Amino acid sequence: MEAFKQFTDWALARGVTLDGISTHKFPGKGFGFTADKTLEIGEIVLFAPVSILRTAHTVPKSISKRIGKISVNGLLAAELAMDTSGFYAPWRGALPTKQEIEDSIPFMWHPSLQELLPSASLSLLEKQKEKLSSDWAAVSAAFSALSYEVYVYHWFIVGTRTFYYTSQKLTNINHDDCLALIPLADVFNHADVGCEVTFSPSGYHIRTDRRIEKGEEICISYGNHSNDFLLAEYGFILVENKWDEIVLDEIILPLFSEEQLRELNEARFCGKFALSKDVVCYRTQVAVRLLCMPVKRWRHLVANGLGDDEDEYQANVDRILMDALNPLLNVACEKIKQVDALHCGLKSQKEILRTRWKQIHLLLTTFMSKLESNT
Ligand SMILES: C[S@@+](CC[C@H](N)C(=O)[O-])C[C@H]1O[C@@H](n2cnc3c(N)ncnc32)[C@H](O)[C@@H]1O
Repeated sequence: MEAFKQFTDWALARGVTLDGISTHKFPGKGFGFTADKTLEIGEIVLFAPVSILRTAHTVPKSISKRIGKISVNGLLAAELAMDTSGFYAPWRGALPTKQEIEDSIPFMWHPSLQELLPSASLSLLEKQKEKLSSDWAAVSAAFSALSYEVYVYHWFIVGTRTFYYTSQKLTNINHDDCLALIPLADVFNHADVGCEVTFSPSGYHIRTDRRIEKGEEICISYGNHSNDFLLAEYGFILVENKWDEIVLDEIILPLFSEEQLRELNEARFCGKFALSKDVVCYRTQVAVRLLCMPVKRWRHLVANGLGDDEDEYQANVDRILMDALNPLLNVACEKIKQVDALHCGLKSQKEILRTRWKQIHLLLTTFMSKLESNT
């Protein structure tokens, strides 16, 4: 707690302002903010001046020039990992520990646990591996004394704490590289709906999006992310998540012939199929119709769009979905059994996996009972 007080004082002395909120430790979440008084909608609770940001431009040239081509996440991690300046010491002292990162981030989990991740988290994990290994190749070639473990820890510290940032200096930069670290603002935890975060030439303002009672946790939203995404990228899942969905590609794509897959590809309807709360996405509704209607009519449908009303094919589509989703229910039950049978990994890691598969099972049964009641 002392480290957090020092960190907060350090940030306030550098122009960050807090109004009506203070840091607090939450079980299972690390630090976050709570409201010290009742806050009305639209109140600015935190301001962070541009001068406190860490971006690709604030990394000393002695580091960035030596490393060369690297992701911004990778560059910020390299600077943080090698920073001994003392300037950022109070911030570093309040960051989650290496152990906390290793326990929560699936990248660090035992491979037997990783194998039991839902497919959407697994594919994000594969992308992380590629990105990290390319960043590490660039950093280790330039700074051979830096250890891999230290770098990986800082890579995930950066990955779990950056904000979207763009400036006039940043041209030709891809969306994933528009990143800034904002000490103290990075203490906000995530909720599916949270405070509004805006950037202006003076800095970042964080404003309440609703009335918040004294003592309530006050969150921002890291984006409209599903629980599979939050798990892979941030190491947690939400109990209530209005953006939650499961990816259906692995069960929908095998339903099509080679020729139909080509047709889907040409129409840009091949993949990114999802089930959220109790509906399948528009892409799924359209794609599955290719299995029920003549190709010419399907092309017409793609060009003109599917109306809001159910069409003559809906019952067929529902039946196909029902048959395709059924085996996933067994997969979810099987995964829970496999998690329970594991003799490795932490209790908290197994609990998060078990809960996620239960959520997936519930999403499926809710949707399937809706389909059944339609027939
Ligand atoms: C930007 S940091 C937020 C501050 C962090 N809690 C700390 O102690 O420094 C993001 C990390 O906080 C944790 N976190 C954020 N929102 C959470 C939530 N709703 N539930 C559980 N953990 C959460 C996760 O470990 C995530 O990777």
